[in-house]
Amino acid sequence: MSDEDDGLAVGDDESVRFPTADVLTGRGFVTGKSGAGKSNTASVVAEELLERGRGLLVVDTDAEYYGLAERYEMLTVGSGEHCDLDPRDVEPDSLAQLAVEENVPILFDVSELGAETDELLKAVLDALFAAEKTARHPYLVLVEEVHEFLPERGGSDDLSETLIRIAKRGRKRGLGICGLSQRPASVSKDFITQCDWLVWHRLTWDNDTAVVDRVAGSEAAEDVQSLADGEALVMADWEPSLRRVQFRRKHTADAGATPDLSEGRSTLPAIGGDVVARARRQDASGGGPADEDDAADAERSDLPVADESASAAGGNQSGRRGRRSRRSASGGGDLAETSPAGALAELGDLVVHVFRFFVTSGIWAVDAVEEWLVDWYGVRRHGRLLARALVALAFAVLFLLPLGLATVL
Ligand SMILES: Nc1ncnc2c1ncn2[C@@H]1O[C@H](COP(=O)(O)OP(=O)(O)OP(=O)(O)O)[C@@H](O)[C@H]1O
Repeated sequence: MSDEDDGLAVGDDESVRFPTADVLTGRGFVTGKSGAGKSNTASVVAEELLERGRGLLVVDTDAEYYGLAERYEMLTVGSGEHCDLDPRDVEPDSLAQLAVEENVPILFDVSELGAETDELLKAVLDALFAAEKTARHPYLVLVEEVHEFLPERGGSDDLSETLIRIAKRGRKRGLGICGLSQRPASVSKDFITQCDWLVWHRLTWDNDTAVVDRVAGSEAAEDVQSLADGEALVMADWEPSLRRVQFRRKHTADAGATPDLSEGRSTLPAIGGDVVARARRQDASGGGPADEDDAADAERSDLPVADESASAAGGNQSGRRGRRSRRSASGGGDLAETSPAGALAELGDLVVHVFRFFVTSGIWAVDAVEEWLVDWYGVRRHGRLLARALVALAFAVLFLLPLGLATVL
């Protein structure tokens, strides 16, 4: 165990130290765009605390903190077989007692809890907050993807109220909190404004840099856009001014690392009958050994073989050419050739693709319009609602106008 009076050695440079007590019982916010280094920074803070025998509960939304549990004694709670406990079998009060009385660090993996996440998490955090009323044991709650639980828009719910309560009243009880998010613009300002240590990793989206501007000033909002991986602007009660810091790499395993190019294959397979058949069979019957024979593939599937000679030519590329020639020979598309079941399935696929396209472009359009409203017209209140209404109107005009014209003509 290290001497905690030196503070938490979080930087590349030994001189960068965060005071242990302020982190353990204070309110922190770590933000930055995807890949900027937030989870690494949070892991470094966790490592430093654990190294000093300090307890914390990590709310892991993506199962990326298991490296901590490999290196340090941590109770893992989650639904996977690799976890010590399933949260559905746990008495929240007992877990809270273990945390505050026995100083047990907890990794709470919510990545596979689905719809039950909020309820289970709230029960544990409420129990922890209640237990700290008498225990007053220094302990930190670290929450990944905090915008999911504490959104800026979408109103408050029971879990967000619990988190705000910890942020507002936890310190007196020894209970600290640190939230992480890719999008500061999406996190409740009620939370951000409570924070006494903030770590701004690289941010580029205007809505997010606008938050930096408001909280840390225009120079910081400019600088934050060009930070390197793991580099951040630190704003904290213990720092006289904003400080540019390069965080150190964590010592524990990196489950959140971007896969590098040495992982996975790097040759492109020939797209022939074999590949097509495997994809089709997985779709239709959930798998099975692939067969190179195109004609046999077609027999097992809904697609009739129109040109045996094309398949008989064999080989991957010939299989591909054969299928293309069948399509053009019929003078129509696959729908004309397939059985009613096959045609229905393809139509279903098409509908799903079109639906996905409109949902994706709708979300993108709402984001863009909202940003435009904020940047150009300063609309902050109800900006998202207005953006949604405008996009809905645009889609309605896009669809109804041609439909109306077609009806009239
Ligand atoms: N302090 C650092 N020094 C050098 N490289 C770093 C540092 N922190 C992170 N990186 C690099 O950036 C990658 C992504 O880091 P990290 O997983 O912490 O990002 P993130 O902001 O949490 O991303 P996401 O939001 O997608 O989870 C790391 O795998 C590593 O390659």
